[in-house]
Amino acid sequence: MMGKKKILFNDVTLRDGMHAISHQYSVEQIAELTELIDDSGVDIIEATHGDGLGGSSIQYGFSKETEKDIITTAVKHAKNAKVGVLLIPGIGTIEHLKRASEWGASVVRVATHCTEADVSEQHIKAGIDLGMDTVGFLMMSHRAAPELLLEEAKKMESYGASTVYVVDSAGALTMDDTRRRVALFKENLSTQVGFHAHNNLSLGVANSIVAIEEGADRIDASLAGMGAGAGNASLEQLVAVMNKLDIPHHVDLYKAMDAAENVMKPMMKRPVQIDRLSLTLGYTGVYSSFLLFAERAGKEYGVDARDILTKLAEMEAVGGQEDWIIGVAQELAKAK
Ligand SMILES: CC[C@H](O)CC(=O)C(=O)O
Ligand SMILES: [Mn+2]
Repeated sequence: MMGKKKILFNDVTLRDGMHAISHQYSVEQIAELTELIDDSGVDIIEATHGDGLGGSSIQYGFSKETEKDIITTAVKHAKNAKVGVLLIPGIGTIEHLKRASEWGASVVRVATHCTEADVSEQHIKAGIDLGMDTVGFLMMSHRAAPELLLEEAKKMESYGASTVYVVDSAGALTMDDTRRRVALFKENLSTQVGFHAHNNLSLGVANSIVAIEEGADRIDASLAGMGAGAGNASLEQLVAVMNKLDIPHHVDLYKAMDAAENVMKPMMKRPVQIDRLSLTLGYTGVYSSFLLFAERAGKEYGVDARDILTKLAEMEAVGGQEDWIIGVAQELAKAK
């Protein structure tokens, strides 16, 4: 049943949205977007490279701006919202996290593959020691059955996470898949529960509503859905539906609509949309951030990028294995 608590919005325009712009937001764009997102009333604004702290690299793509500039710009322009960072252990380190905290970030989401929560222990404890709101983020949640996902979430809870997220990185969860995972978390965890959608199967808003129906406390969204693949749940669309359903939150619908329409959409290089490639991500269950890499490799090697993604799904590729994409494209080109 829907409760009357206020849902907390964690905006990912400036972090997941980085993937969609190949990590090329300028500080001016970060400043403008932060002000608009903050003014719309969201609770937390996440701002880093798409792959989190330490992500700017040859493997994942270099950011236009330094980590320091991204975070300090968001902190400077967020008057009410907290600023958060994503940390994938192994890509980012505790040293990165300490610096992010010194620069003013006060929320950290420690992200692991859904079956590898063990590797988050040190980083979750470090976030808590730094006085940050420290959240566990179980990526590619469709790849673990609900009971297994819960076991992993329990580990994050035992390390001290305030909140544990079901993360639909591939936009592959159906509404029932989402319901079962979030319901199990709510029944068995004493933490808050969050949900992060991708819209590859056109279920970003619907799955977020299902998560709220099952008691989720925090929901991710972004202006115009700006994010990897077909994007995340669009803030303005989700808020409109929540208003109709009488679900309380702090966001002003018109401000979110205007920011999405007037500022976010014109900044997009490749429209964030459901097309044959982003749909394939959701259909086969591949990491949304592989989209632009697969599209480029398809063009370079003259193969259908849908075949690249399908092969990567068969190989059960996870985040961090972006280098496999070229290898798969080369194999497919050879076999032609
Ligand atoms: C590569 C990190 C990833 O973008 C985190 C995330 O938002 C997800 O898994 O969906
Ligand atoms: Mn994401």
